[in-house]
Amino acid sequence: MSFRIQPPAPSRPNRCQLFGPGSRPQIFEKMAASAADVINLDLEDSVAPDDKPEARRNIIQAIRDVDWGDKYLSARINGLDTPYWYRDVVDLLEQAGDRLDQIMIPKVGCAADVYAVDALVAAIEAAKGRKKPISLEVIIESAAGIAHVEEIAAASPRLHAMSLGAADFAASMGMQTTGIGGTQENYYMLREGAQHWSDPWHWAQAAIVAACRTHGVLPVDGPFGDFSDDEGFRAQARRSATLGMVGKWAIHPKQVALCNEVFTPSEEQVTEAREILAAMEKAKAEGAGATVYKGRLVDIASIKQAEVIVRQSEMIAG
Ligand SMILES: CC(=O)SCCNC(=O)CCNC(=O)[C@H](O)C(C)(C)COP(=O)(O)OP(=O)(O)OC[C@H]1O[C@@H](n2cnc3c(N)ncnc32)[C@H](O)[C@@H]1OP(=O)(O)O
Ligand SMILES: O=CC(=O)O
Ligand SMILES: [Mg+2]
Repeated sequence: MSFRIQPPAPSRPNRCQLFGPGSRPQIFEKMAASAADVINLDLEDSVAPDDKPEARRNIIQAIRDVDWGDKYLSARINGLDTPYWYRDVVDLLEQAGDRLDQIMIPKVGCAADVYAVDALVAAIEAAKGRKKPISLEVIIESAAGIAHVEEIAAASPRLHAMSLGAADFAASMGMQTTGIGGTQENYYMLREGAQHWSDPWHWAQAAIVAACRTHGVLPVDGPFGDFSDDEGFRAQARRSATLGMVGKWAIHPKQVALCNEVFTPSEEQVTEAREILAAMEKAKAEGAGATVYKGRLVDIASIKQAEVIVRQSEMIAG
């Protein structure tokens, strides 16, 4: 272990982030009644330019009026390359009240993007005497974002979470696809005439997880566009969970249960983790640092692996 201890990420469930356009207030109550851990009210790419001011007003009113229960409540502002973002931040923080937990910043390309929003948020909080500090989530969805992912993860103590935005990421990288996440038809290896599909999102996800874990930030997988493909969603989400991501976006309500299913450790996983911990306790009592569990090596590193699963399960159970 380095002399610098890895900081823990915020300890709250973040299995599913359900998105909804701010220009569609009819669905806000449905979002609040969903089983998502996090709600993302969107001012950015699901809202047409002419509808931005009205969407902002809708979101502010809904933050105040809707009963959001214990959901973590986030609003996605517009990008820093637009004329909308400062008004998004100012109006949300001045008018929405203390129920808003988080601001999500899209298309972050460098640490200074986070600094700019952080500075504006801090000034408004101080001026308004806001009691609860706003947290930030960023979306890595550009070539610059992934190139600077580590400095972005370190950019602010407000930073709680970082998502991969597959759609904008693909566009920024010049990827030859219109698919949002999941298997891409032309990304395959060929062996003896048989195609074997690889995962074009893997390296970006791994870079995000490493940056997040270094700086105590929650790594999250973004959208999976084909909401009629449950198995495709599960496969993508399982890969993300295996890599260390804590959750995924839902861009349709039917994806919420899938997120919760995949990012909640199963009973078998938790039982196995607890059995490994018990086996290691026994080994320790006998003066051993390693032992055998179900025919395979477990040692002191296995304790930490098992603890990840037990901690996740206990945190979700509350
Ligand atoms: C690349 C990115 O940036 S992704 C993030 C930004 N994108 C978004 O926020 C998009 C979020 N999703 C949506 O806007 C919508 O789900 C759409 C456009 C994809 C589909 O909308 P619809 O055609 O209305 O879907 P559908 O008819 O299947 O809806 C079924 C039910 O779920 C409701 N519903 C639809 N979307 C949502 C949602 N995001 N949250 C809660 N409820 C919803 C509908 O109102 C409908 O309710 P009803 O049965 O009571 O009538
Ligand atoms: O904002 C999300 C994306 O995929 O782009
Ligand atoms: Mg995007």
